[in-house]
Amino acid sequence: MGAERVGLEEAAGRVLAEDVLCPVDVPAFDGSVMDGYAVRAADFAGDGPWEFPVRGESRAGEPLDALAPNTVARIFTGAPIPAQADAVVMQEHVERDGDRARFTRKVSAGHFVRKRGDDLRAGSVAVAKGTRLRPAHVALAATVDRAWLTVMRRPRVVLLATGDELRSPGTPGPVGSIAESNTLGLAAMARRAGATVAVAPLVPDNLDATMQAFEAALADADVVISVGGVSVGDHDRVRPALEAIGVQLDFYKVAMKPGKPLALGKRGNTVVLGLPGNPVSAMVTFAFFGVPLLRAMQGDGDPLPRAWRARSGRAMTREPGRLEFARASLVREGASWIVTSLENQASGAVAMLARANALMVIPAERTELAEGEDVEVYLLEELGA
Ligand SMILES: Nc1nc2c(c(=O)[nH]1)N[C@H]1C(S)=C(S)[C@@H](COP(=O)(O)OP(=O)(O)OC[C@H]3O[C@@H](n4cnc5c(N)ncnc54)[C@H](O)[C@@H]3O)O[C@H]1N2
Ligand code: MOO
Repeated sequence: MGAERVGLEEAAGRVLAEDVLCPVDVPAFDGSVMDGYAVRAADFAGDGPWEFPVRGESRAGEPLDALAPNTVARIFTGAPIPAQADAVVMQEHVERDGDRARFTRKVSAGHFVRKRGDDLRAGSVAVAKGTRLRPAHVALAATVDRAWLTVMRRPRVVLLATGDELRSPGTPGPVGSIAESNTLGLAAMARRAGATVAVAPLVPDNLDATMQAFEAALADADVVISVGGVSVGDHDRVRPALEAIGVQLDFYKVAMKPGKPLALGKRGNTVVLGLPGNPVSAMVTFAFFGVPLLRAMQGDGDPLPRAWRARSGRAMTREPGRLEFARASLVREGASWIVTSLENQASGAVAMLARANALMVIPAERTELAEGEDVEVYLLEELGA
């Protein structure tokens, strides 16, 4: 994709295109992790209690150079440990009387001291190339004094919705028309996966218009994503249009449910993904093919969704043949995670997708599933759907 510079405030969610090196030890100096007194452990000889004069103060931003022998210094959280001191006693354990401090417990060297370089050593890699930046990575980049980072460019996605029945949501239309919903859901998913998104005008079900719409989108995108019209009906124009304009298909049709009709191809460097029109099929196939594609294009070292394990909340029987991703509810019961498929598994049932929080995986060859059986699940939140 190529790379670009962004300020740290823009960096979360982007994929790092460089190794970010740590130029100095972090933390840069030995410091106190408590409010209290900086001491020298060797001064605590024999049996206590011990009493020392308090000489000087070290606070964050205003350190004390050195501790004189057989004295202690006031110190506060985050302040550098003065030279000669090697431990901190928290103030709750010290009796203070005028300029004298009384200690009843022995202290060992290093106590309550945060050592220089404890978190990261100078020269080490703070954040590795290929990392999708979480807020913690952004904070770490700032910690190692970076104000900007080199990240991979966002892939540019153009979304096309096909179908004579479609109208924009909230606008009137004839009987039989439906509100177009797929590009709204898919655009949000693509943006969460790091892409910029443009939505093309609605495409009617005719071959010329479909070819023209793909030509225009190809001129303007790293990835063209169409929804609908990819099946085998007389009015499904996507596959013939792609072939007519020279898109080389890598595959057409996958043995998954939802989402059998799915086309993936390329023309030049532009990838074309033809998703099925049924709204649940569109979002589920996009979660498993489109989101990992967009992440991998950005150099993400970990682009694939993660499967977790749970126990099936009920027995099921089914038709074998396709790997199924059932819309399901995942809840915790005692020490177990229980996943129960929702009642309506229709490929157009968006309300079910919205109510679900997980997809439950049923292997293609299975005809039944027992209650309590161990199954794989994907979290819809992690799938970005
Ligand atoms: N004879 C066969 N028929 C079908 C097969 C098959 O293998 N043989 N596959 C079925 C499967 S599985 C699916 S999934 C669908 C997908 O077909 P298309 O991709 O051609 O989708 P459409 O027919 O255009 O639309 C299906 C459905 O979704 C509605 N839709 C479409 N686009 C949108 C949109 N942008 N927003 C909201 N809703 C949309 C559309 O109105 C239809 O109701 O094919 C099966 N048929
Ligand atoms: O993808 Mo189709 O989803 O099985 O209706």
